[in-house]
Amino acid sequence: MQITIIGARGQLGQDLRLSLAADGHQLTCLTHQDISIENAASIEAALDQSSPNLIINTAAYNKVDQAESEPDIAFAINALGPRLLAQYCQKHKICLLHFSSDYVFGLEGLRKPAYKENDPPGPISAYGQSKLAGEYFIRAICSQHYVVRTCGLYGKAGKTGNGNFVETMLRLGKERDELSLINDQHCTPTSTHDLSAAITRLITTDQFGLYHATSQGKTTWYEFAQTIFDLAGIEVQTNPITTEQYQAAAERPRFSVLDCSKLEEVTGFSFPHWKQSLSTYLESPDLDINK
Ligand SMILES: NC(=O)C1=CN([C@@H]2O[C@H](COP(=O)(O)OP(=O)(O)OC[C@H]3O[C@@H](n4cnc5c(N)ncnc54)[C@H](OP(=O)(O)O)[C@@H]3O)[C@@H](O)[C@H]2O)C=CC1
Ligand SMILES: Cc1cn([C@H]2C[C@H](O)[C@@H](COP(=O)(O)OP(=O)(O)O[C@H]3O[C@@H](C)C(=O)[C@@H](O)[C@H]3O)O2)c(=O)[nH]c1=O
Repeated sequence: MQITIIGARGQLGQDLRLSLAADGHQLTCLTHQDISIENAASIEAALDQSSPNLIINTAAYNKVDQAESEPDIAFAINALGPRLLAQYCQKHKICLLHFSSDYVFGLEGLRKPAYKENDPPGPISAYGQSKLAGEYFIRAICSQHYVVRTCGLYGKAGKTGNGNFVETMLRLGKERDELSLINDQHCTPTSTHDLSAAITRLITTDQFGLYHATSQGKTTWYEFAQTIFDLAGIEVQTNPITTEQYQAAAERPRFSVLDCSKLEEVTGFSFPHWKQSLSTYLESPDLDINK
C-alpha cells in the first residue's frame, strides 16, 4: 500500500514508520516542516505530490494543561486540522486513519467497567473536547476512516522529541530524592511500538470505524511510575497523592480505561499487558532515526 504518515517525527509516527516499512508498504513521511494540518493550502501542497491509498495522521496538539489557556490553538490543530484532512481524503477517495485519546472520557469519575467504542464520551478538558471534535469531523466527513483512541503513549522517539511520562520519570527519578504521584486516575499507558503493530494489522482489514487500542490491564500514574523505577533500578521515594493535591491546570479523568476487544476481534492482535510492554521498552535500544 502507498501510505503517507503525517507527524512522522513524533513518537508514534516514528514507530509506525518502522512497522509499516517492515510490512512492505511504500511510505511518504511528512514532518511539521512539510505540512501544517490546520492550513488547507499547506495540506494540498504537501499531499498533492503523492497519491496515497491511505493517510495516517499522528500530528496533534498534545499539551493537556496548556490547552486550557489556548483552546483556540488546540481546536485548530485537533479539530479543524482533522476536518481539513477528512475533506481532502473524501474528495480524493483516500482512506484516513487518525488517533484520538482516552481523554474524550472523564465525566463518570466513579466508573468501573472499561469504556467500549459506543459508550457516550464526556470530555472534561479543552484538550479532550478538541480531540472529540476532531473525531466527529472525521466520522461525519470521510467515509473510509479509522479513528483509534489510545492512552498514555510512550515511544523511543519521545526521548529526544516531545517527551513522554516514562522518559520524564527516568529523568526526575535521577534528579530528585522524592516524587509525588497521582494515585486516583486509572488508565492504561501504551507503547507506540505495540500500537504500531496493531495499526499495521488494522489497515489490512478495511473494517472502517472507531477503535480503542491500549495495552492490557490498568494502573495509576503512581503505580506506573513505581514500576518504572523498580524495573530501571532507580531508588527514589514515591508518595501517592490525590488529583486535588496535584493541582494541574487541566482536569483529567479518574477512570479512562478502554475496552479493546473490538480491535482484537477484527485484527486478531492482542496487546501485551502494560507491565510487559513497559519492561520491553526499558530493555530496548534507542531508535536510530536513519534506519
Ligand atoms: N502522547 C500521548 O500520551 C497520547 C497521544 N494520543 C494521540 O496520538 C497521536 C500521536 O501522539 P504522539 O506521537 O505522542 O505525539 P508527538 O507530539 O510525539 O508527535 C506529534 C507530531 O506532530 C507534529 N505536529 C504538531 N502539530 C502539528 C501541526 N499543526 N501540523 C503538522 N504536524 C504537527 C509534531 O511536530 P513538532 O513537535 O515539530 O511540532 C510531532 O512531530 C496524537 O493524535 C495524540 O493526540 C492519544 C493518547 C495519548
Ligand atoms: C510529572 C508528574 C505527573 N503526574 C501526573 C499528572 C497527570 O495526571 C499524569 C500524566 O501526566 P502527563 O503530563 O505525562 O500526561 P498527560 O498530559 O495527562 O497525559 C496524556 O497525554 C495526552 C496527550 C493524552 O491523550 C492522554 O492519553 C494522556 O496520556 O501524571 C504526577 O502525578 N506527578 C508527576 O511528577
